[in-house]
Amino acid sequence: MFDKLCLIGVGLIGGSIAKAAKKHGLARTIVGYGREQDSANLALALDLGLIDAFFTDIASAVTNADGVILAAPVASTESILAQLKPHWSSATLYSDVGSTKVSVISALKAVFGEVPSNFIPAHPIAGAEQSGALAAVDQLFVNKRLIITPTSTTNHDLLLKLQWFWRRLGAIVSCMDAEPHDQILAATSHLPHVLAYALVDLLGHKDEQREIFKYAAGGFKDFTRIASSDPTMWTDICLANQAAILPLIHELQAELDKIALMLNNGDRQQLFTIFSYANQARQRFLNQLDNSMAKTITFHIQPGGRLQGETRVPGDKSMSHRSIMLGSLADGVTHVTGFLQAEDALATLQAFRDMGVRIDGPENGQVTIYGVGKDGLKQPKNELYLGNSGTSMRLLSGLLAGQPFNCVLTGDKSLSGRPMRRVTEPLAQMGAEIQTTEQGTAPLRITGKAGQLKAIDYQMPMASAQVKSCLLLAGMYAQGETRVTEPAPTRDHTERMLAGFNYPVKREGNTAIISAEGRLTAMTIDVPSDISSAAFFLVGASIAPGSDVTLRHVGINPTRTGVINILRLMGANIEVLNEREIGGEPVADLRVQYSPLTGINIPEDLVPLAIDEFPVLFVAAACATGETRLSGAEELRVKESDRIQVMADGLQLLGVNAEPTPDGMVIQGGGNIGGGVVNSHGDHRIAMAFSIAGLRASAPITVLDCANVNTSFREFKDIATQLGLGLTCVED
Ligand SMILES: O=C(O)C1=C[C@@H](OP(=O)(O)O)[C@@H](O)[C@H](O)C1
Ligand SMILES: C=C(OP(=O)(O)O)C(=O)O
Repeated sequence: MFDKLCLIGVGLIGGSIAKAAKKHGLARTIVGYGREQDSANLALALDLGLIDAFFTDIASAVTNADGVILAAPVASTESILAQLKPHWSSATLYSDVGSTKVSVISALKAVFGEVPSNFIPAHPIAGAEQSGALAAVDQLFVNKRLIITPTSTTNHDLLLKLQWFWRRLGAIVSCMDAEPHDQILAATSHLPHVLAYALVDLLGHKDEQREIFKYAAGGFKDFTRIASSDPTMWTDICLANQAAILPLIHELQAELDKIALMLNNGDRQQLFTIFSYANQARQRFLNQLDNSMAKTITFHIQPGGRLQGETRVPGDKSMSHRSIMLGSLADGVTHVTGFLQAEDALATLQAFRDMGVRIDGPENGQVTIYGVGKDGLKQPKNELYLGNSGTSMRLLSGLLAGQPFNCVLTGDKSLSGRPMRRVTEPLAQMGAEIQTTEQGTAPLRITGKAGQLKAIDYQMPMASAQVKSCLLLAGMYAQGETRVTEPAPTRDHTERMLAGFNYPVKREGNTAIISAEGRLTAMTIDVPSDISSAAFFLVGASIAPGSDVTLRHVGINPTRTGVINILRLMGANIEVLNEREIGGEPVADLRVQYSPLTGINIPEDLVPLAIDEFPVLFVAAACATGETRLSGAEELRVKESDRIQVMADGLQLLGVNAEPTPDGMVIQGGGNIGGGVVNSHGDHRIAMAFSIAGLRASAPITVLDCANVNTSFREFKDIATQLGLGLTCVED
């Protein structure tokens, strides 16, 4: 706690610090300082109760203050420091809130010859367009970032005190050097302000300004909001940080020239590539940072109804991942159609772009991959962020273990909690070096061991296609013959696609065998619809009387059709029509009509073949007559959520008798599903499963935390409503 906190400047930021510090009792007395001409604002701050007293002479203001915060425009920093110097106290904590930090450090050196150990530069990233004491709010810093830029001489105790102070105001505090701070802020704040001012200046001076502004809609308003900020303040900030802003302006000019040329040449593909890259990158950053810009999505389901019609669900996720991975390693250009445009597959796509592979698209499911050859990947400049996608992380860990570069794999909160030792341990036996957290989770820090991996003969302890695929991909870089034996068959897309790319893989019973002898030849891949996405409608139509749905072009690889077999055992009416083979994978149209279901003991050998479909199969079980028992499915506990617990909790909340067991669930059916608010825990398949439950519910169901449906099935809401589900989606 401060005894006397002095704010040099009581505008929006200074006033908000005062207000929040008072609210949280962080200072016994708070005083303000300003120039004579600021008296009216200071008097207002006093009236508003932000400060206890104000002064227009600095000596009185800082006498006995143990905390002094400069909250005046950055351009005045040096002159304020010069005024403070005669009254400097070594026991006082001095700090500031300027948007640029190198200039503050220069001002300190100019006045004191060095940076005093008790002046700690800081910057709350919490501006607003308004200014003055009247605009002050005590919540201004809550969940906002506050960057401290200590120097080598900074007093450690005072640094801790400043961090404590800002955390108490609600800020998320981090530390970095002044130079990177200024570069980051130039890019994320200063350049956008320059652009907003420039655009309004340009359009404002046009003769037809009235017309332009009259018709200016959301985009213009969003883009130029920050041009309403205080021009004096922003002139000062831009001048103070011109060294970091200028190179960015030049880069942006080059980018605009590039776009102008594309427009001039009518180059649709290139323009689309830029726009779609930016679109995906923005979404990725929002997810990655989990910040206030990230949206939350809630599904509201009206009870009852039926599903009718014909549709094609998006492309298979497992195959989409693998098409990017193998296409990138191939010699030549691979064309993919039916690619899944959802966050998981896009995370893999981005990772390979980050490793130097040119990939055009996706546009309408079409992707073109300019393969770099088996040894052509380049070291990524940054960590590879894989979002929510377990498949991306596990397969990439194998593929990257034997590369001639190091890299780090990271993911979102859910992925960072999933077990990775299942891949890092067998990879270590092959000679790989991958560091995990103590809990065996991501980030995975991979030290590339090019030419040093050795083949192993591995018996997998669990039936996992991800582990199998990871080791096969590592085996492509290992000396000798890598043999991977699975305890039960799992999806074999990696093996099939490798063969499609002409890379030799053998199969002996339950063992897949690969070696480094081989290269991949580019191919054309038609990705069929994902049976895991189709599953929601297979169940939905089976449980809702009057339903009749045809799902076109669905992949029915026998290692994936467990859901059809389980539903048929329960009495579902599913016809497999127009069976055909496309690019080495069997495909069919599936027609499903309502049929009363009966509970069963789910055969354990079907579990790996329907592993992702259990959330919605539990809903089918709740609607069946009698009891359904699942065992041997402990893997469900380590998916995007603990799918056994989360489904049991949600079903119980809806009035279903669902008892979780360590490796499965026992559900007493009967179809009495009530309404209520269930939480998907950020798991896409849970969100969609509970939406389908609405078809047989007696009251509305609200499903929270559904944004991750976008990881596998962005079109779910549209397709489900088009088929007849009463789903509305609310975004905040
Ligand atoms: O190899 C794949 O593409 C996948 C394998 C399965 O995971 P496990 O191997 O962990 O069972 C599955 O759950 C996942 O959605 C996709
Ligand atoms: C388990 C899943 O995916 P992943 O492991 O790739 O995150 C899934 O999609 O249900």
